[in-house]
Amino acid sequence: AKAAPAAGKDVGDGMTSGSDLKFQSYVNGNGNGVYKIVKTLGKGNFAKVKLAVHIPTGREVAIKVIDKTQLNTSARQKLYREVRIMKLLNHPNIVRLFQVIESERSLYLVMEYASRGELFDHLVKHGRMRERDARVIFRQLVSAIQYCHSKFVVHRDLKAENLLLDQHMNIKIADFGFGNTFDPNAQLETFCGSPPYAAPELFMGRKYAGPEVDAWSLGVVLYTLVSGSLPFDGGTLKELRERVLRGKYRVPYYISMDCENLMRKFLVLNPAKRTTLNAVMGDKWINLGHEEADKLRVYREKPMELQDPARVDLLVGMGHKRSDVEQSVRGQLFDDIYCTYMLLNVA
Ligand SMILES: CC1(C)C(=O)N([C@H]2C=Cc3c(O)cccc32)c2nc(Nc3ccccc3)ncc21
Repeated sequence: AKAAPAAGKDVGDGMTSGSDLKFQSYVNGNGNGVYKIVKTLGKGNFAKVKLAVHIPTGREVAIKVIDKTQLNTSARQKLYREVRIMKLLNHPNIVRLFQVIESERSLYLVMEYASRGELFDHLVKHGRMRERDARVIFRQLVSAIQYCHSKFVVHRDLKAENLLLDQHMNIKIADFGFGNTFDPNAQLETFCGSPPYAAPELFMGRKYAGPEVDAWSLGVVLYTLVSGSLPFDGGTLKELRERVLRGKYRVPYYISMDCENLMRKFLVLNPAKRTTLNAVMGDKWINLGHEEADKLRVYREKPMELQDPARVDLLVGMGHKRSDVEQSVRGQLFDDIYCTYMLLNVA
């Protein structure tokens, strides 16, 4: 196999070259490191995401490298909030966090890798989906977002570009960067998200609780899945804003009545009248082909297996002390031991 790029060469790009000895010890040219960096998956303003191989298990991971030196205090707080949220969430359709590596300049989030990339690119490449294919994806989305809302977490930036696909075409929701924990009694007011997916109350600068803006965005996502286009669009932000506030959108002739009825439940101008994720689980279109027994239900989080003897033995076999393994795994320390333990379970 191609030798890992010399430390500081590939990962460098001015982000970590030489300055983060701790991470460098994880990515080491002579192969005794833990990660082999393969390529860059995406670049944000203060972050880069790299595809890497976790050498001890051979599993692919995506490492989000955040340059902390560029962040002001509030951005840094938002970042730590994102990490706290990611640690809290354990759902098959939400990208998993495996390890957090912090150094003075950077923060590295070792996360699940969704190999088929953005749903958006899939729609651009393959066009709109048949309703029965869209249903598989949409059921996963509803399950994942209902799960977040049940934990008082709202995403607030749901859009096709943030929805990733794994090798089995399962949805993996990424980017809880805007994620926020909401207090049902308090009100949030930051305008965030992408305009074509943004709920009318956001355009009106209204305060909002949280879940209802995700519900609106899901309606927009459903529309894009089955039509390949956006329900509200406009040459300018002003035009888009007017269309959203009018709440009128064209439904293509080929959309079934059941699907249109479901869209209508989400794309309601008045947030108080908009459906909730719980209520929509009983929707007819969502459950077509899924008779009573298989009706969409709230996700029952399986308690994490934190004492799997087979994996503990494997970790001991790799040279870790059994007491260290038990401490890292039961304590969910998101360190290298916890990461290896979790990756041993990834197919
Ligand atoms: C860590 C995490 C969650 C993440 O932050 N990204 C980035 C990177 C690119 C990108 C994007 O294009 C859209 C959303 C998130 C992201 C990830 N990208 C992937 N796979 C991928 C595969 C081919 C193309 C694009 C993304 N898996 C996991 C992640």
